[in-house]
Amino acid sequence: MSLLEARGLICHFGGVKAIDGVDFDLEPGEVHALIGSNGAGKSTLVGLLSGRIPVQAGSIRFDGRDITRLPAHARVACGIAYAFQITSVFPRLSVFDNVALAVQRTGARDLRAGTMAALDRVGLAALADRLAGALSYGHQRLLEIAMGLALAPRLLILDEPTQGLAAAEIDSFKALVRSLPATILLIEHNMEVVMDLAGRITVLGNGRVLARGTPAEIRANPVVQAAYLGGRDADA
Ligand SMILES: Nc1ncnc2c1ncn2[C@@H]1O[C@H](COP(=O)(O)OP(=O)(O)OP(=O)(O)O)[C@@H](O)[C@H]1O
Repeated sequence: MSLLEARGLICHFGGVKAIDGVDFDLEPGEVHALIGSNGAGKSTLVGLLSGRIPVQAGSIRFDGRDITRLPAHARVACGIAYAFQITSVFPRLSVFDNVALAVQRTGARDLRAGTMAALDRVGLAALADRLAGALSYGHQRLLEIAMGLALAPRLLILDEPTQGLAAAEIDSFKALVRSLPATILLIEHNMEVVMDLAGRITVLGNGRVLARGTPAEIRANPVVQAAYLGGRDADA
């Protein structure tokens, strides 16, 4: 059974068909990349799946349960964690406290152990006492992932996680993603990262699914090449 099954999703903003009849499945344990040019609908689709944006039509099932109308916090409780862009890190709190806040939401009994386990996984345990705002940009992105992991999610949604990272940091990020014990939905512009990490790729264009398949299938797909891979992002 799929971990997530979305059917016929629609989200229009006035006349803009941001998501226009999208079916989307995630299999347990897969790394699934969502790609598409600017304005294709990636953020909107993730907003619908995570509950930040209300679904106008269609349905979403997670682990067999209908979550279409559940608010975002209830979806977190179901096991869907969305690692926000950098704004979600509290700069005046320590690295430890940022993660501990997330662990607390799970009702875990041992706050310290849960927090240090998440920090350990992303390689930030030694920086636990630092102020989050004093971390390098790359480390702040890892902290976000630790905050997502601290929720012990079954699905972790990573939104442009490599944006602004140096080449060496991207290599460590790829190793980290391969080691994560969750299904991963990756929104990513860096095609090298996508092709390297994803088991399957969904390509969006104008709010619709243009193609879906393995990296090799997507690379070879003429529709995708014309609409996307031949464009600006092919070199990213
Ligand atoms: N709140 C909103 N109000 C009006 N239009 C919106 C809103 N959010 C998104 N849109 C429009 O919906 C379309 C899809 O936007 P979306 O942000 O989902 O695309 P994207 O693929 O994530 O793009 P990017 O790669 O640039 O982040 C775009 O035309 C965008 O301008």
